[in-house]
Amino acid sequence: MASSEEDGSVEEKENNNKKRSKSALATAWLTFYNITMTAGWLVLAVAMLRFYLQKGTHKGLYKSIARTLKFFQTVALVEVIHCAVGMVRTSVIVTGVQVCSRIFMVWFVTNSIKQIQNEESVILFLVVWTVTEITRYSFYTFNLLKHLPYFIKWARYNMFIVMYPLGVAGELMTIYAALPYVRRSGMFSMRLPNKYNVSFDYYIFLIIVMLSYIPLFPQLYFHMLRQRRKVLHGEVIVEKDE
Ligand SMILES: CCCCCCCCCCCCC/C=C/C(=O)SCCNC(=O)CCNC(=O)[C@H](O)C(C)(C)COP(=O)(O)OP(=O)(O)OC[C@H]1O[C@@H](n2cnc3c(N)ncnc32)[C@H](O)[C@@H]1OP(=O)(O)O
Repeated sequence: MASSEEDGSVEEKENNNKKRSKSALATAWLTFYNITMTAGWLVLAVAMLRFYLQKGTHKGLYKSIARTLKFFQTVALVEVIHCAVGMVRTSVIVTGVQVCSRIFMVWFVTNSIKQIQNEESVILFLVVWTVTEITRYSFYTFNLLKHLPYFIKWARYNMFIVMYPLGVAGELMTIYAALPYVRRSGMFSMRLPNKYNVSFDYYIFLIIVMLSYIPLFPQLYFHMLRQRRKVLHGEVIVEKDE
């Protein structure tokens, strides 16, 4: 009897040790990841500011930061994995929609359609994304290090109220500006007849993407409002399974 109790407690201890080292590893990885991403978006902020101060115009700004932007925004796909493996307590769907819509904006809209890269709307979403991400990643970093200054917590859960609609406005205006070029060039489209017997119209697809903001954006926004109530006002929120 005594020995089986001992066995049980040894097993329990081993399990606890495993869990602890797993969570220590996860914390170390997340700390490294968040510091890297904060630095990446800070580099982007400085590059944008320097470009504007030196040239006095936003024309050419996108091109000058495109590589860094593509790199750091694409790396953010890792965040979907973080959720999927349970490393962070966030919905895979919410994170997936957020990250994929950004990657789509960068690679399949702004980067692919050179004629729109100097639009003011591109600068609008770039500035909004940059401010948001510096705040978000530094929030996660300081939170993991258990030294979170209140103003970062406040900024994380208040700035999005204005930043989210502004970012979405910038993205939608950019896609809208791209429509004539996409229609004229027929880019990324497949017309029948072809050997795959498949047709795809990128122009129509972009319109569908724009329309999909109507049901999807409010869900992301309300998710953030719920997080805000939970973190800043300590409300207990019962989330539905997502
Ligand atoms: C094929 C094309 C498809 C296109 C489809 C188009 C439709 C698109 C519709 C909508 C498009 C939106 C476009 C977006 C535009 C912009 O971004 S505009 C700029 C403003 N943006 C924002 O303010 C972004 C706000 N969004 C977010 O912060 C996130 O992306 C989120 C996923 C929506 C919400 O974050 P979430 O993680 O759920 O909330 P938190 O409170 O921050 O975290 C919850 C817990 O998880 C922990 N955590 C999460 N990530 C990390 C991490 N990297 N490191 C450490 N910890 C992390 C966090 O600490 C919390 O933990 P607990 O404290 O234990 O709860």
